[in-house]
Amino acid sequence: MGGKILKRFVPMVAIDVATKQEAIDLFDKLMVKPQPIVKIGMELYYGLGQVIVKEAKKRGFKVFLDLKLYDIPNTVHRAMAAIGRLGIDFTTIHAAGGSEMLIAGLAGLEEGAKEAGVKPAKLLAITQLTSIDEKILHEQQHVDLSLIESVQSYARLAEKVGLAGVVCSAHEIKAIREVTGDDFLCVTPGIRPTHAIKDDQKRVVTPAQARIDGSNAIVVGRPITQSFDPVAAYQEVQKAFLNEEEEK
Ligand SMILES: O=c1ccn([C@@H]2O[C@H](COP(=O)(O)O)[C@@H](O)[C@H]2O)c(=O)[nH]1
Repeated sequence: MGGKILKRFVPMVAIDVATKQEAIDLFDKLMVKPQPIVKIGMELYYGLGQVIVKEAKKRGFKVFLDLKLYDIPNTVHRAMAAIGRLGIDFTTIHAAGGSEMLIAGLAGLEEGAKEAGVKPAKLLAITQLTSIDEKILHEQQHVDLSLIESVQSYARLAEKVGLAGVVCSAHEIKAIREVTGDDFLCVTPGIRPTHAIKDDQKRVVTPAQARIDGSNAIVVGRPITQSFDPVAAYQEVQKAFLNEEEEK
């Protein structure tokens, strides 16, 4: 990192629930300081649409709209323009769609934001999902690269076409930083406190380790949202990620 101070965001909490009421209950509970960034994913957005983004923004949350776009460039361009108009803060696209799709997505996002008079969201490329390990990756027989090489290659591509960063596991940050600039963001899901179960995640890291590894932002869902005390769970994760005093 050449001595540059790493930009760190507050933890991003994945609000992966089925109903508006469940989402709003979590938003209301999570209105603490520092206020997390809320991540709205496919389940909530496909189910409820823009209303849920508005509910989050109304409560002062920064919004990460994680829809992981992957389609032909024209479709991605038009969909990203619609996302850009929402005035959200972060959104995602699959790096596997290639440079033309990534460029179209970025242009659409910026055009949509301009049209709505809002700041464009930071566009992050999905590299390899944190639910994937070497075994699953190589079920795709045409993939010769190791998982880490593949993530590194997607990160290089994402930076080259002007994206703000990538979504990866904290395990890959060092390899990514070898091929990208200091300001390129590594946003890391697959976060599990030591006492939490992995669920379907394969490449998991604790919040404290993600800080040590140089993550710019961690994404945490079930360990917070399914906890009997989501606020305490969030605060524990937040302290371990942002503070020097960390969980062991
Ligand atoms: O590689 C990826 C990309 C996105 N995600 C998303 O993050 C959260 C993680 O939720 P947990 O409950 O903490 O497992 C979820 O919304 C995923 O869609 C990811 O896990 N990995």
